Amino acid sequence: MNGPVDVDAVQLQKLLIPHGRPEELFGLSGLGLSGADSFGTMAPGPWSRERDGRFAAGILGVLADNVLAQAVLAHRHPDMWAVTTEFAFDFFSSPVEGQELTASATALVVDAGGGGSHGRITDEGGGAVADVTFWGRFVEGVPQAVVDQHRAPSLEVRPGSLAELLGLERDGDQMVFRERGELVNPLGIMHGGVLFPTLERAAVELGARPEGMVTASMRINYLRPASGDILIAVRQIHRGRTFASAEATALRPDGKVAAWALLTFRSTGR
Ligand SMILES: CC(C)(COP(=O)(O)OP(=O)(O)OC[C@H]1O[C@@H](n2cnc3c(N)ncnc32)[C@H](O)[C@@H]1OP(=O)(O)O)[C@@H](O)C(=O)NCCC(=O)NCCSC(=O)Cc1ccccc1
Repeated sequence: MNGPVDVDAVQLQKLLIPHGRPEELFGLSGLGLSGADSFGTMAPGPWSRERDGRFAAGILGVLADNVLAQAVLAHRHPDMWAVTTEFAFDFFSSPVEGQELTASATALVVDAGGGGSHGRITDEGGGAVADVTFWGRFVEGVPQAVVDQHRAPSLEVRPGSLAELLGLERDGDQMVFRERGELVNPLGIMHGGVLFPTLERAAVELGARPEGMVTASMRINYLRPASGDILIAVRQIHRGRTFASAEATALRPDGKVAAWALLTFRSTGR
């Protein structure tokens, strides 16, 4: 299939991304398909807030990754699966504490190699929290974890804070994300939706977001599968009075780049 998706012309693949440890940890539920559109919800907890109580925008990564990937996966060849290659997030508002968030997505383009989808995350009142564009690449073979639809057990104890959830450590002027075997996707590589907030967090922890600014947008490219301890380096590109930009690079233990992100911060004041 080339170009815009003609839903009537395709046989939709209904196998869902299984509810693994990342989904459980990030409070996801209700992943599903309605025709070719996908949806899912997230119940943010205290672990989704920064030290000052503000919502940590990057925490939406697992929700968006699953829902937007699912929209593309509905159009896959039955013998193929997909990995995320790019994500573009625009953040509009900070959700109210205790409110459930809903993501919904539609595939826009699918071809033999992969596809792109667009989605929106809304709060309980229907207000836009973020818009997201996703690109994924089809890969050979459906992972056994998908076929089995194995569900990760419910967590007995939820992380009490964002720091506990992500477990980032500072190492000089970089951050380290220590390997946790549980944070993988069905292919057994680090879940792209987990790497996403770690890069945002690293940029914030290393001071790239000026005081008084919010994370306005984030674009990420997943260049190689990530595994092992990941080193995150951050470079400030611009630091203005109302607007700032930074890039964050995730390096694997072999020194190769696993993911690269561009972040924009903006002031909400005058
Ligand atoms: C495969 C491709 C997308 C294509 O890259 P291209 O540039 O066109 O191709 P190229 O061949 O030039 O390879 C470039 C480099 O990549 C390496 N490599 C390639 N294939 C493999 C392989 N099979 N295994 C190992 N390595 C492989 C290859 O050796 C080379 O490295 P080198 O330069 O020799 O050191 C690559 O960018 C990639 O794996 N990105 C990371 C994607 C990712 O991890 N996304 C996040 C997880 S998805 C998720 O969680 C969301 C989700 C949840 C549930 C459900 C669905 C979604």
